[in-house]
Amino acid sequence: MHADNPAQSRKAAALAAFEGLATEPGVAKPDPILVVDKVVRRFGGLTAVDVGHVEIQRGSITALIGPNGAGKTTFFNQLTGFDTADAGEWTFNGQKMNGVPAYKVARHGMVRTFQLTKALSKLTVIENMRLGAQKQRGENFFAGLIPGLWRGEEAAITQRAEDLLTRFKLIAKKDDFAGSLSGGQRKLLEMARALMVQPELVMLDEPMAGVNPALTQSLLGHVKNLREEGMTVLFVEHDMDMVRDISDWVIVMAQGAVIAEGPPHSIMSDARVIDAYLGAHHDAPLSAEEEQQQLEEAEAELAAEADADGDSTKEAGNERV
Ligand SMILES: Nc1ncnc2c1ncn2[C@@H]1O[C@H](COP(=O)(O)OP(=O)(O)OP(=O)(O)O)[C@@H](O)[C@H]1O
Repeated sequence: MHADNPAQSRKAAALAAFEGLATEPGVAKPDPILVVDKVVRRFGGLTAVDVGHVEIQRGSITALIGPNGAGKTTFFNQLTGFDTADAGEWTFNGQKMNGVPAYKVARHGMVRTFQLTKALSKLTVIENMRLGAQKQRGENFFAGLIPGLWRGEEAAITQRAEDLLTRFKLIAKKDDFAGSLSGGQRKLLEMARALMVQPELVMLDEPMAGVNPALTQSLLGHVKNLREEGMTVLFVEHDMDMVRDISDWVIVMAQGAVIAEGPPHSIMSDARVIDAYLGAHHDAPLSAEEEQQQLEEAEAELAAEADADGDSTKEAGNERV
């Protein structure tokens, strides 16, 4: 261990905390920042989330994985107050958080990234950052854009926003429309915006989705930095390379429930995990024709997305001229 290097010792401390833990769903952690009990969310007849017990270790990077439709995003939404659970309770730093609205959850230090919506794409990068602070404080979303309302805090908020944009290498883009950013830069902005409230627990929803390989390492580095600065990270991700690379612990969901937990190197070979993914993704091997057809469909989707991106950038630009 490198006691003189906080980054090394934080990673080592996170790994040490998991050493010897049973790889069973709901296993108790030595120092949990978040403790979840019996959370249920139903949509009509569908039970999207039914999590018995789960604990998130403080100071660690924990991945939440599972096949499509497993309930990962719905679970995130319950915990952060963006949606209301039908049952269950959870504590953050020992404080009850169920029933607490999203902005108050963020004020307690538990914040999630949310995707750059169409409306936010039409604001500049720095305006998005200011909203990160304003919205989290529970104020009127767009009131944050009226300079007179910020008063004394304006300078501090702007300074923090600019410091974060510098750190995330977005400062040169601060007056650009968020909609003009590349996929990777959007992810950086989402992360930077979440940090406006100086959180203790950062919850990232698919941080690598749509990211160009050129920005992959930079994004991974930023996520690792959050732990190095003493934050706890919980992230949902489909990219297994990222999960292997940066997580200290992995929690697996399937059909709304936590079905396995464990260190990244062993979880991928866990029979329960293989079953969950096989059941969801690979019922039968694809024929050569099916593979070709999937490839063509994917290419068509990419082309359509590229066209739509071009249109929305133009749209955003027109509106401001
Ligand atoms: N608002 C909603 N109304 C009805 N059903 C919903 C709603 N939100 C989610 N669901 C359903 O709940 C289940 C869990 O969805 P969720 O998006 O949480 O899964 P996920 O694990 O995040 O999937 P993915 O990895 O594809 O994003 C799915 O069957 C989904 O169709």
